[in-house]
Amino acid sequence: MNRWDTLRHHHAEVRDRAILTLFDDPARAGAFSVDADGLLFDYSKTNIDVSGRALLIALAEGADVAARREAMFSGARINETEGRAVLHTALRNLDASVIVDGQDVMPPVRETLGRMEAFARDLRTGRARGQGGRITDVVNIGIGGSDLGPAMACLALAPYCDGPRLHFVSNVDGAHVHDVLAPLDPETTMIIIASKTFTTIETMTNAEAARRWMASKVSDTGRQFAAVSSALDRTSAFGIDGGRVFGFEDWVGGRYSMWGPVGLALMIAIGPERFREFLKGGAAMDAHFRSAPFGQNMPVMLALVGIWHNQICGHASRAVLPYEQRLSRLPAYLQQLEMESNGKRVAMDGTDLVENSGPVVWGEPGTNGQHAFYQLIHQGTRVIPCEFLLGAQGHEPDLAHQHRLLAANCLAQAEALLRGRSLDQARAIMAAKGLSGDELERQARHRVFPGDRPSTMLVYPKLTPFVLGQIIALYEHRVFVEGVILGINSFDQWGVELGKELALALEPVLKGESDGAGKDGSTLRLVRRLRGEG
Ligand SMILES: O=P(O)(O)OC[C@H]1O[C@](O)(CO)[C@@H](O)[C@@H]1O
Repeated sequence: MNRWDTLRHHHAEVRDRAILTLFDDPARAGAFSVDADGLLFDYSKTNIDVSGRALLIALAEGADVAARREAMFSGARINETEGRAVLHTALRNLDASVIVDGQDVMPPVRETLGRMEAFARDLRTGRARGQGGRITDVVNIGIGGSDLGPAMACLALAPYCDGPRLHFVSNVDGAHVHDVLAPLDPETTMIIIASKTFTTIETMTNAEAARRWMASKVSDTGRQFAAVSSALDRTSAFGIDGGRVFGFEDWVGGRYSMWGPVGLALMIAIGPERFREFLKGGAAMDAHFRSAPFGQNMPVMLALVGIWHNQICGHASRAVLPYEQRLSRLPAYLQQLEMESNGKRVAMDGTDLVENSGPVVWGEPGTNGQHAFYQLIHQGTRVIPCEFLLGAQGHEPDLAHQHRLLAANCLAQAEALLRGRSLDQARAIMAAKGLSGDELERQARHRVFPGDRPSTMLVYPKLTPFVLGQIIALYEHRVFVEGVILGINSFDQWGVELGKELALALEPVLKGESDGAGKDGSTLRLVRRLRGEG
């Protein structure tokens, strides 16, 4: 039996055992959780037991996670389909040297960070001015990895945002750029165009729209544009002065890029010192990931719990449920991080994937989700493993009672998933309400919660820049470990290409410049309807 089969065999043996019974062992909670620099990852409310964990760890060992991890950190070209190193970790590990092809890549990284800091300081202090005075608003135009990270983090760290107001434009839908720019004054706005390739159609189209908007009121538009990219020839062709261009290398993947120049918007919002705290949080997680034994290694255990639920138990989706309003964009951020990284059907060597690819990741902050989709999580026919995130403290001391209520709800949901409510308990509730006979039975059945539904909980002290850095690096490494175990290259994204190509070909059809020969009947009929022709 190979390791996967052994795990499946083990699962078959334990699948009917209720998770709650595992807590007969009073040491369960402590033994099935991991601590790392103030973070606590509790996976005790899952059906993983000592043998299951040992088998999962053996799976990671057998996949050579440790060697791949070191290959990544040391700059080997582990992104084999694109022939690139994967070194986003270098952006936050500023004290070390990282040698790629015989060259230390760190001096230019530090130099760019220094320039970003100077630029951010100038904007924050008012030294760098727009043509109508101090810059009051900064608009980041980017999409995917050039948007989701900084947008998520600016919201997450709102209590630390004391610079110019930040805005984000991503969608090619003109409504987005229109609605963001409409209330702003071009004379006091700085536009950052963030695009690794500087070719992404959404970003370049929005950048042109922003330039026209700027030109309506400002004579020297170029002065109020900055760019973040690894295609410096294209940024200068767009007319952005090299002094306001912040470059990065192709070894930083788009969805892993918020630690470097793509984080410029965040740095402007929270200030260079707090941005460094964010980097330090990421670096602390890197150090933990590289040194902790697998059983006590948070990213490794997070990944193994994910593998257990998805590939072994067959639960195809996972809910990410932050009990922290300011993490409301975390699920969207993780959707790109996880699904663009591990949503693949072939292994690194081009053969068909033997196991299922990564799960569907979705979610919303609690408690809002409780009043929307938790119904299905509790009583739907499919099991959805839930990943709760909760801070010990909020940022509003005057509203500490609300934070307590928030925490109570989070713990209650995890408990409800674990315990459920039996038919007998439901019957007793109905009897207490005065029901009897068939009506009692019917009503009781609706009030049964099967329980025995797995969840994990990540507890952090408070959502500071450092802690956010830890959390994001934790998720990045989790994706990496899952990818290695599945044999996937987590750092390419060929699956986004076909739609892009077809969209380019369809635009002239919508415009009436091409007849759409070769298109299917449905597409052509929809085109006619959109053109008002039937
Ligand atoms: O930063 P860029 O090059 O504009 O790319 C934006 C996003 O587009 C993608 O390539 C997907 O289309 C993502 O991987 C990337 O984060």
